[in-house]
Amino acid sequence: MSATASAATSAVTAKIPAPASPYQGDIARYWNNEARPVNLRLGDVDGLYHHHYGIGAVDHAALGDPAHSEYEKKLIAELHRLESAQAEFLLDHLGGVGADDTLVDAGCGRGGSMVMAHQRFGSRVEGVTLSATQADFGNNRARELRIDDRVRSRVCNMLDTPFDKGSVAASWNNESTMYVDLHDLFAEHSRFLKPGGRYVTITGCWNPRYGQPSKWVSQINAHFECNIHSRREYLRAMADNRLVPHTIVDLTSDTLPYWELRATSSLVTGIEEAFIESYRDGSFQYVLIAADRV
Ligand SMILES: C[S@@+](CC[C@H](N)C(=O)[O-])C[C@H]1O[C@@H](n2cnc3c(N)ncnc32)[C@H](O)[C@@H]1O
Ligand SMILES: CC(C)=CCC/C(C)=C/COP(=O)(O)OP(=O)(O)O
Ligand SMILES: [Mg+2]
Repeated sequence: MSATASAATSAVTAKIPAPASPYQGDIARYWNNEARPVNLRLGDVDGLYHHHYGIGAVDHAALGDPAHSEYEKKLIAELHRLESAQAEFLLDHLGGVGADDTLVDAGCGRGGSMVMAHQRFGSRVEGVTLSATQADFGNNRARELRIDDRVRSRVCNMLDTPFDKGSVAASWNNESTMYVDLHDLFAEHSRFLKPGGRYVTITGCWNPRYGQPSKWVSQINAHFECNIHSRREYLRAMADNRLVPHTIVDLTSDTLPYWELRATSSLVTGIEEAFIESYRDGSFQYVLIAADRV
C-alpha cells in the first residue's frame, strides 16, 4: 500500500469505532460484504434499499402471465412493493411524529426505512449500523435525494449510542433485534426516548407455544449469524425497561405470501424454505410490537 493510500485508509478507519465484541466484528464484516441481488435489484426499483421482508397480499393482476418476458421484472417490483408496505406499516405505529422531532433507526441497514420516515414526517432521522459500507450507502442515497441535512447514518453500536437522554421522539428496530441482547437494547432505547415516546419493532421471534427454537429457526440463525429471541423475551425485556406494549400484531400470515412468491423467483437465496416451513408449523412468528416509553 502506498503511503498516501495508507494515510487515507487510517483516516477513514480512525472514525470507525472498534467493535464492542468479536461477535459485533463478525456482524460488521457480514454486512460490509453483503451484496445480494435480492436486496440490490429490489432497491433499484425506486431507490429505497431494504434489508427486511414483505407483508400483504400479492397483486397477481399486476404480475400477469409468468410466461411473459417482463414477468421477472414485475415479480421484483412486486416483492419490493411488499417490503415497502412492511416499512409503511411500521411507520404507521410511530404515533404523532412532527417535523421538529428526531427519530432513531437502530440497525438501519442501507437506510430505506429512514428515507421513508423523513418523507412521511419531515423529521430528522438518525440511523446506526455496524457496517461502514451500509452507512456510506445510506449517506450517499440521502445526498442524492438532497436530504442529507436531515437523514444520517453512522457506524455505531445500537447498545451504546451518542443520543442524549430523553432526546428522541420515536425509535425502531426493523429486523435488527436478533443481533443483540434484548435487555441491553431496550435499556438503551429507554434512555434516549422521551417519556411518552414510542418504540416499534418488526421482528421474527420463536414461539414459546412451540416449546424451543425449531430446526428451521436454528437454520435461520446459522444463515444470518444471528440469535432469534422468543416472543416471551421481548415482552419481559420491554417490561423491565419502561417500555409498555400497546399494540402487538401477528404478521405471520401477512408475510407468507411474500415468501411464497420469493420462492418462485430467480433471486432465491436458499433460506426461503426455512421461513415458509417455520411460519407454517407455528414455531416462528413475524410480529410488530409498538410500545410507549413511560
Ligand atoms: C437485517 S438488517 C436490517 C436493516 C434495516 N433495519 C432495514 O429494515 O432495512 C440488520 C441490521 O442490523 C445492524 N446491526 C446488527 N447489530 C447491530 C448493533 N449492535 N448495532 C448497530 N447495528 C446493528 C446491521 O448492521 C444491519 O444493518
Ligand atoms: C426475520 C428475521 C429472522 C430476520 C433476520 C435478519 C435479516 C437478515 C433480515 C433480512 O435481511 P436481508 O434483506 O438482507 O435478507 P435477504 O437477503 O434474505 O433478503
Ligand atoms: Mg432482503
